[in-house]
Order: sequence, then C-alpha cells, then structure tokens
Amino acid sequence: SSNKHVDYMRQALDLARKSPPKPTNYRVGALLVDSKTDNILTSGYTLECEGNTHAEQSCFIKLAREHNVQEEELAGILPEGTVLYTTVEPCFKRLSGNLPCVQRILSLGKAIKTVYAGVKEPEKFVGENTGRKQLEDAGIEVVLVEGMEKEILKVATAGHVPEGS
Ligand SMILES: Nc1nc(=O)c(N)c(NC[C@H](O)[C@H](O)[C@H](O)COP(=O)(O)O)[nH]1
Ligand SMILES: [Zn+2]
Repeated sequence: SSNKHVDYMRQALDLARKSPPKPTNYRVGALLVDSKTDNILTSGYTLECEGNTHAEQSCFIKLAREHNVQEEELAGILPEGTVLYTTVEPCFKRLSGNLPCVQRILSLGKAIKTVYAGVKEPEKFVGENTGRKQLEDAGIEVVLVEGMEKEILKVATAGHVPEGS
C-alpha cells in the first residue's frame, strides 16, 4: 500500500542515490514538504551543496538561497505545517565537528513540525543517536516511516569498506 509518507520517503531515497559514496558518512536524501498543500519546498542529498554537507543541510542551504536569506532566517520563510523527510534520521553529532542537523532543525524553532525518518542512524560513527529525543523535547514530532530500512541502509552505506575486510 502506498501511503503519502512512503511515497515521499521513496523520493528521498532516489535523491540519496545521487550522493557520491564516501566511507565516512551516509548517503542520505531529504525533502522539505508543506504538509498542508503537499508541495515539495526543496530537496537535498548528502554532499549536494559544496563542502561536507548533509542532505538536510543541503535542503536548508538551497531554500535559504532561493529566498535570499541566511539559513538562520529560514523559520520566517517556512509555511505552517512544514515537515522534513529524511532517509536517515537527522544527526546529533558529526565526526567532522560540523553543526549537527538536529541543531539546525532546533534553531528553526517549531517551523518544522514533524521529522519523518526512514531509519535510525546506525551506531557506526557516533554511537547511539540521541537526536530524536532532543527534537521531541522541543515539541517536534519524529516519525519512523517503516518498510524501506534495507534499501535505505544499502544506499546509505554504499561507500563503506565491507566489515572485516
Ligand atoms: N542524517 C544524515 N544525513 C546525512 O547526509 C549524513 N551524511 C549523515 N551522516 C551521519 C554520520 O554520523 C556523519 O556523516 C559522520 O559522523 C561523519 O560526519 P560528517 O558527515 O563528515 O560531518 N546523517
Ligand atoms: Zn546531519
């Protein structure tokens, strides 16, 4: 059965496939959607924007550029009912030390009301991802969209050296 969330998650997974494989991150795709109109506001994938960027980060960079504002001012741009779809849940810590996407989402206040994630982040790089709790404590709903875990992780880890090799 194809429900709206699975359809968006599939679109996000198609974007993740555009991400250049790398052993030190995940290939992720993300969409910002106005859930009241079902209009896709922007999309992004890991490393789409210049620098070591995450899929969610690329969404924010692209939308800020489109509206000619700083990323920090996006809250004023995002329509009521904006939701984020991301194939892997937003990061809470990055080995690179760059600003985690949970912090980027929190800095938008409640502009993003729900985060839909295809999988929880594996513990490979930063241990258990505690970002979901941070988002929920800030009043942002986090929903796991189930059913695509295997293919999401296969795409996400395509650049990784096989275990034990
Ligand atoms: N949600 C999410 N979207 C992404 O686009 C991406 N690449 C990750 N990946 C999480 C992983 O924890 C970090 O990729 C590593 O911690 C390395 O950190 P950098 O990516 O180099 O900053 N997670
Ligand atoms: Zn991130």
